[in-house]
Formats: sequence, C-alpha cells, structure tokens
Amino acid sequence: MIPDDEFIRVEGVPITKEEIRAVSIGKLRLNKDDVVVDIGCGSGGMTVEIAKRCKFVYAIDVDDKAIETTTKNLKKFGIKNCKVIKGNAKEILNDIDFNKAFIGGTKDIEEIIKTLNKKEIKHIVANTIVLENAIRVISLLEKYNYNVEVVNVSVSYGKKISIGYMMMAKNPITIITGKKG
Ligand SMILES: C[S@@+](CC[C@H](N)C(=O)[O-])C[C@H]1O[C@@H](n2cnc3c(N)ncnc32)[C@H](O)[C@@H]1O
Repeated sequence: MIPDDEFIRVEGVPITKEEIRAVSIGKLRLNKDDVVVDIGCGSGGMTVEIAKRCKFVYAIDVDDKAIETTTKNLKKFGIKNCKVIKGNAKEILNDIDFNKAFIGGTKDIEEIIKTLNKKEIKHIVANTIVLENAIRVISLLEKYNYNVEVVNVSVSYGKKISIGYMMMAKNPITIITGKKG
C-alpha cells in the first residue's frame, strides 16, 4: 500500500486510509484481467491501488475537486490504465463495461446496486462509515441475491507519549462484499 501522506490531498476531499485500502483491496481479489469501476473515487486512493493490480479502472465522482485530486494522483503515481469520469455513477454505469465494482460513495446507492445487478456484476465491495448506509448496502445486496460478507474494521494508531505508545482510535469502517455465481 502507498502511505497516506504520499497522496496529493485537497481540503474537503476524503481518502480511504491505508489500512482500510489494504483490506478492501484484499476483498476485491483482483486479477490482472479485471476491469473495475471505482464509484466515488474521492482522492483516488483506491483508484491508484486498484489500477496497480488490474487491467483497467473507471474512476467516477460527482465532485469537481475529487476529479481533480484523483487525476493528480494518477499522474503522480504514473497510472495510465484509468479513465476518470465526472458525474453521478447512477448515470454512467450503463455506458461502461467492467466486471468488478468498488463502492466508496453511497449517494443513490439503490439505483447503483440495481444497475450493478442488471449488468450481472458478480463481485462488489463497498466501504461505509455510516451505519445506516451499511444496512442499506447489505439489504440491497441481499435483495439481488448476492452472498454477503460484512467486516467491520477498527484501526488505532499509536501515539508516542512520555511512558509509551497510546492507541488513538479512528472511526470504524464497514467493508461489505457481495458475490454471486
Ligand atoms: C469517502 S470518498 C472516497 C474516497 C476514495 N475511495 C479514496 O480512496 O480516495 C466518497 C466519494 O464518493 C463520491 N460519491 C458519492 N456518491 C457518488 C455517486 N453516486 N456517484 C459518484 N460519486 C459519488 C463523493 O463525492 C466522495 O468524493
């Protein structure tokens, strides 16, 4: 994994932290011939890591600053097998071909998972920080007969204080995997 501080960051644009990227990448079980869509690419943290391990990535975000930041990070890390697309994923997914999906942003998640199912995408990984969104993703994947795995990852970073390292907790992230076939 690329350390978080090596990514170009812009205020207000989130990034998936290194340890969460590591587990999420593991859950995607990437192959060299996979074409992956990154729904809600943010700073491009996941986009870069996915692109390094597969054939091609479509990185989508509704936010201008996210598109700019992802584009800069792709350039910084020399990633060429990626197309960045500005817009709401629900309006873009029908026009692109891919076989795996990573969901980092959950706006209009109902339409997004409906489309992924219609396109017969057999492997979906989603990250959520908000409990209600995790429940929404789980229910939708079950509705479309995906086999669902739910993992909650809590990361703490050691902060050096006078008597040793004190662990500082980060927000737990729910990583949901839906598979079928
Ligand atoms: C938590 S950030 C993703 C961070 C990213 N995985 C990274 O490593 O840098 C979520 C992003 O999803 C975007 N987003 C949310 N719903 C979306 C949708 N339906 N279509 C496109 N982008 C979306 C937001 O604008 C935001 O930039």
